[in-house]
Amino acid sequence: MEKIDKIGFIGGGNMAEAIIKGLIGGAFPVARLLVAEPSDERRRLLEDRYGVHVISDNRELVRDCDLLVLAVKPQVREAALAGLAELFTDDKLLISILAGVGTSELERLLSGPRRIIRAMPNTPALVGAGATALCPGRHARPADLRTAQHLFETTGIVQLVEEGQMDAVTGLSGSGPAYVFTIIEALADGGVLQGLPRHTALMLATQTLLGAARMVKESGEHPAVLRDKVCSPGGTTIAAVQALEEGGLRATLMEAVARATERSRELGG
Ligand SMILES: NC(=O)C1=CN([C@@H]2O[C@H](COP(=O)(O)OP(=O)(O)OC[C@H]3O[C@@H](n4cnc5c(N)ncnc54)[C@H](OP(=O)(O)O)[C@@H]3O)[C@@H](O)[C@H]2O)C=CC1
Ligand SMILES: O=C(O)[C@@H]1CCC=N1
Repeated sequence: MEKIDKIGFIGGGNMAEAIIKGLIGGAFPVARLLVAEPSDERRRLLEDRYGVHVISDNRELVRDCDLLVLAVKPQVREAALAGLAELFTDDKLLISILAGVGTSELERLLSGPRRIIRAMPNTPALVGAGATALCPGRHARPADLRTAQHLFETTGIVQLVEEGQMDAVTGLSGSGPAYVFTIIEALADGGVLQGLPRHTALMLATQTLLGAARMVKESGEHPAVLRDKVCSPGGTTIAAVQALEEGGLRATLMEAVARATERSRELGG
């Protein structure tokens, strides 16, 4: 990161915003960030909220920055990279966060070998609690992976994976926040059904998720061991666990990861 002068985002949507917020929170100077985004409304929002400099021309962005983060939808990758190939000279590093899209496809769109790192972050980056997996493209330099690692560590944890594992990462942690939001909402609904006020139920559900996740992380114990410690023989929890098994919660979550992984593969087409 020391050697990176300016970071440019091609696309200033939800995920770009989460990374920008993480970078600013990690003391990366906002003056060294630039965003190219077609929507006037998004440009205004990013400028007002973070003081980041915004433009609408992707070519100007690539000319100005030495690290480019590709943050458009996978479906518009071709349009977003059109006319940029000759600007991606050897001194530019591209980090792509596109679901499903491989580094060889990006090289094809950029007409040849390029320094590319593929990343799969997630939206909790917005609060510094993101999970990002990284893998290098064939022509990335070792220092490029370190640069990407430093960048995403400002937003949370980083794991290095093989490129063949990126679709599974997308199915697990890339899309995963949506599964967890659904679980929090459902738990709170359960509390409301049993007579708790909505706000109380939501606070208790959220903190229960947060606390349980921290226990797994900080104790290093297998989640099944921790679950067993909550289950008193003949008690309340094991009665609930029986309901979870009857409802197929475990199989449903595994299938959710499988479907998202498959969809990621399709998007890479
Ligand atoms: N959201 C998430 O949780 C995660 C997303 N990702 C990946 O991040 C990428 C972005 O997702 P997300 O932020 O959710 O999507 P958004 O739609 O929020 O952001 C994409 C932005 O790119 C803009 N855009 C469209 N065309 C161009 C173009 N030609 N040049 C520059 N900008 C353009 C869009 O503008 P407009 O709306 O006007 O079209 C939009 O503001 C995707 O590839 C996704 O797979 C990865 C991990 C997690
Ligand atoms: O839903 C999507 O396609 C993106 C990729 C991972 C999270 N959101």
